[in-house]
Amino acid sequence: MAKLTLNDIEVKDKKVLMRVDFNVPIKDGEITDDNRIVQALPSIKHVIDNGGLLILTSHLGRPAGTPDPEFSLKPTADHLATLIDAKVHFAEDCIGEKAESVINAAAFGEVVVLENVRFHPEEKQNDEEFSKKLAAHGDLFVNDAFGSSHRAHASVAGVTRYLQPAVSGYLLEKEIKYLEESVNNPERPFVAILGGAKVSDKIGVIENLLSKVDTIIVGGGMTYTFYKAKGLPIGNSLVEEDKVDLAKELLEKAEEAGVKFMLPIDSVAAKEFKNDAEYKVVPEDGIEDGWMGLDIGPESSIAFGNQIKNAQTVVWNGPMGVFEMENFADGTFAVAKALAEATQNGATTIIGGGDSSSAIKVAGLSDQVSHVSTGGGASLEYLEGKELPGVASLTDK
Ligand SMILES: Nc1ncnc2c1ncn2[C@@H]1O[C@H](COP(=O)(O)OP(=O)(O)O)[C@@H](O)[C@H]1O
Ligand SMILES: O=C(OP(=O)(O)O)[C@H](O)COP(=O)(O)O
Repeated sequence: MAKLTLNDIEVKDKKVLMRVDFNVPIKDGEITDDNRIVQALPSIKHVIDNGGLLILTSHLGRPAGTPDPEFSLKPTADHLATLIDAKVHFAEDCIGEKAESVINAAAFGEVVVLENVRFHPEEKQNDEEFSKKLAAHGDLFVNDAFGSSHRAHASVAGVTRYLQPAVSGYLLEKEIKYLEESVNNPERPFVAILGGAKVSDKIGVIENLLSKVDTIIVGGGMTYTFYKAKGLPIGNSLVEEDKVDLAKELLEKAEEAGVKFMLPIDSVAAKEFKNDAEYKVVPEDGIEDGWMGLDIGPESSIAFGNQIKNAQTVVWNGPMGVFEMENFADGTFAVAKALAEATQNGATTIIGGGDSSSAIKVAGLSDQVSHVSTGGGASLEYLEGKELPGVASLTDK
């Protein structure tokens, strides 16, 4: 990454404003998955251990641009205090007197967590005045919020107009390194696996990856729009009628590009969209009226698994079925296992956030793949070939 990083700057006696992605799931005031906080610890520790005063900003959820206790970052500050050996202060606002008084009372080597930036509508508007107020807190800026780096918001991008140097944190650097190397310089064979509900979310990714990968594997709800494009029966399966022509085009483009495009050769079809619905395994031309495909079938799991195990670079985004329901989770877990095996065989395996990272976690295989991204939307946009505003706005090396 041709951008300055934390290693290029001195933080001693500096007020370091760092954007993190502490947008973690919270239930009844308890954090149910602290992975994003844990992943930011290397950057956090670097600053405090080297004598900087660390000021953290983040969003949490999607509040309506006004203070809302449901979306307070206070639980993340309390949790951070249990993970590091330094005092953690919390400011009830991210700008103004409430923020300044807490920052002024904090010492070098300590941390201040500022309240949710999205309590101000100016955050999402990338407002100049708001960006200036955030920037005024620090002597330099660090972006370690990979999961938010596709957002051209004030605390991610706007702030860099008024606070330089603006450098990347270790998490952001690691995320970009994995994605960059896999997309631009992959060891081959390079296999991309795409699943999830909608073709429309993944079109850009498929188009961009067609010129880079050897094999594209498609599963999940997206499958049936492609089935329809091929004239296969889909019953009541999920379908995006307005994307059928595009699916046809993508299949043609893959053929022209010499990319192997694999769709499931069988499905687990059910009568209803619920776990205890009647279900059966059917071949690709076997989804009858009144039935819907909710998972890839066992033959597909084997075929996809064989491709994945023989790959040297694998990128996976989106589950192969409705993995939240036990009866339709096998395909997703089979793919997760195949990624773990590929990793053992020396492949670089990357999971692009969102539901696929929950699936690999449930499968207990998170530490058996090369990299589980902390950003779903951000990694998808990177894979689409888009520039991430949170990266583009950092100071060039
Ligand atoms: N065959 C299917 N029919 C309906 N929904 C599906 C099917 N396969 C997967 N899904 C659903 O897709 C959702 C995930 O889609 P998406 O948000 O696009 O993935 P991701 O978050 O990994 O990008 C999951 O909730 C899953 O239940
Ligand atoms: O959770 C996030 O994105 P993700 O669910 O796509 O991984 C990020 O914190 C960004 O949140 P946003 O999509 O509300 O801007």
